[in-house]
Amino acid sequence: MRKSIATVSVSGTLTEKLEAVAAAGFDGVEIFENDLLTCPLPPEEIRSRAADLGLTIEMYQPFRDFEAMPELDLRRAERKFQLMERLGAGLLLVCSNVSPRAVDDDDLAAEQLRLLAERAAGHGIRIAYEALAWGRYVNEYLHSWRIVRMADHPNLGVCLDSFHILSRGSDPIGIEAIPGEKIFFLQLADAPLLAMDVLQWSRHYRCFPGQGSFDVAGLLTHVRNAGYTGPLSLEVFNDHFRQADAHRTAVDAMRSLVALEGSAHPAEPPTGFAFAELAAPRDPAGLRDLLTALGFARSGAHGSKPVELWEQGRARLLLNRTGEEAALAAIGLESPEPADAVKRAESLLAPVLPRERAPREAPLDAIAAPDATQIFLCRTAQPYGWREDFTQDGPAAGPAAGGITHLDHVALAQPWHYFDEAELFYRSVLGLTPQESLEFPDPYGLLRSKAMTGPAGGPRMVLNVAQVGAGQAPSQHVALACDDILAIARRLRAERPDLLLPIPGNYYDDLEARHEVDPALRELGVLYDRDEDGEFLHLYTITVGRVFFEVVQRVGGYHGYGAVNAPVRLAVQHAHAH
Ligand SMILES: O=C(O)c1ccc(O)c(O)c1
Ligand SMILES: [Mg+2]
Repeated sequence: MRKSIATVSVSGTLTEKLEAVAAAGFDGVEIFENDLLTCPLPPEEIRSRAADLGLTIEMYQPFRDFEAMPELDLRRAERKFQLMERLGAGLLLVCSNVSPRAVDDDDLAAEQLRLLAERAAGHGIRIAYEALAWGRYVNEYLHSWRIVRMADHPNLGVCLDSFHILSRGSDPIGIEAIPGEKIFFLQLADAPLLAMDVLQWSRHYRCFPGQGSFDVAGLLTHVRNAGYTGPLSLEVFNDHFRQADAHRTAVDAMRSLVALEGSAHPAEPPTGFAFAELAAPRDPAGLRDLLTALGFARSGAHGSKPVELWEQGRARLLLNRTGEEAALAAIGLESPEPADAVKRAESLLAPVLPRERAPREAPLDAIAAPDATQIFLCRTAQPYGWREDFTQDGPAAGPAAGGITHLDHVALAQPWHYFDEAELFYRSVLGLTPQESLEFPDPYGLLRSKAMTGPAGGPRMVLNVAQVGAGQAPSQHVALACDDILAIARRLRAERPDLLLPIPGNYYDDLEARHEVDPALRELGVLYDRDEDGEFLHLYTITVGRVFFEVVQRVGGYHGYGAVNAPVRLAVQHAHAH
């Protein structure tokens, strides 16, 4: 299907918007009135700019407060039709009346819309009538369709907008009763579930399909079943996108449509972690010290690059001594067919990294995540291709000497304005499923967090973003799984208490009020959580550079990440850093 986007969805001037959406591969645009009003170019020039960029002007919008008025105003409409002729736009969106002067009279609405459509026909223009979720009398799509049917004019149809339909909880199945040729336009937007006034929700929190909680794909199925053949057009009012880079937002938008349409190259999702790679200083004494204390041993060095392999059980960490501050720089994921995974990423507009720039010799497939984290795709099979680039200069990977068995999850800090983009990226490109969005108080702000999980046994990731406040604790970390955290905590307490994050006694007073727990947790500074399926015990190390480690033990089927304990961790990290 043709892909379109409303100019309101990206930042910039009208010409910047057109360039950005054309570069991302869109076929058409809805021109928003405000973008046209503030543009110094005459409509004819805008028309030729769009044409030169290969963009069709799919619709001009919005035309407000027209129908069901005590008096008919065709003069204003006539002027807009003249403008649209100059612009070369053949479809005008009329959104349902919100004026206090409107009257509750469907016959009048239908009659006035029929007259408008008749006038539009004289200009070769069609009218798409949209029910705004907050329309004064018309706020349900089936109501707008009833009025369109009553008006019965070939130049009048409905515009369906997934936000207005799904925000009100209307059942989209009714769309199938509308003849496809009477659906003149389809606007798509998603949104997070928020309990707020629907107008504020729409004007500030819309997002691209796949970034929110609406079943936009389900709605699209009904629209297709109805026989609609027009464009899929994104219409997203979003405070972040209004200020983000237009090119970046346009790519994010296109990724959303490709994923929604189901036209991305198919690939099996990753099955687990191959490794986590840390950027490291030239002399990474602090990291080596920490890893050694955690029971890791250096098992190899790269043949030609300053990369060290550290292993314990099935947990593999690469220290890439780039000379940078310690930070999580790359993730290796096990993929059943890396070539397919890369084709999928490419079809979803993810940057594929040139193979020769990969810091290893084996030609590894790699893509860049929105926050620039490199994602390497490694074949799920022993021995690992990448592993062969390393000379064995230490003990072979054997039983977990220090009790760590594998990587449990990685937590990545996202720039605040890329959170939605990151979620869609991991969801569509890597097939991870977003869990509930959580917010934690931080002494100097708020941390927003969302876990993304693969199919059973697949990789788990946590995306974090500091919502407010500066100077937040670094939130990149690698979580290491074990089967006996108390033994590990006891060993670290005895040998290297300086590497553990100290937990306040008040935390344990509260924990012991909520649960009957082993008093050893308090002695050893181990945090605790439980859900209906099991228990979670975890501890944190101090931060080195911008990265820290978590040791976790899952008991039973616990599926969370100890979220209740995040505020304590954040507060202690702040205290430790100052
Ligand atoms: O917020 C609005 O007013 C508005 C305008 C036009 C639309 O298509 C829409 O969905 C909302
Ligand atoms: Mg709309």
